[in-house]
Amino acid sequence: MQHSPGFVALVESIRPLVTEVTHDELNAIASVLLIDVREDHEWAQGRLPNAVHLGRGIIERDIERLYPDTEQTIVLYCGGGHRSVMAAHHLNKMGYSQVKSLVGGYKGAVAAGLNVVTE
Ligand SMILES: O=S(=O)([O-])[S-]
Repeated sequence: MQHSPGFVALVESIRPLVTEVTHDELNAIASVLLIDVREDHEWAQGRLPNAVHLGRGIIERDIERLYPDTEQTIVLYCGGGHRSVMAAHHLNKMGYSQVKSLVGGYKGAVAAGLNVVTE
């Protein structure tokens, strides 16, 4: 999907404030909470192994109740690495100090031939 210029500009203005990790870096993290922030229908079509689903629409509302450890390493991913930057920035502002965004997101994993779960 081609993103609109205003959305891309917004994401790019926030990206420098967020730590990003590659798929290789993600795999090297010993203990990580991997959160898929995409929409329900995207999650249903396929996801990364060991991910949990907490969509962009509810993640700020529900994260403290579900995952209260603000020191836990958390990696967020979306479809292509834009929405997860936004969500990571918000979680940082909520006190989650070890939140990262996955470069390339789910589409990047598929393009790289990495394992995904589709059932
Ligand atoms: O396309 S996106 O998931 O990076 S917003």
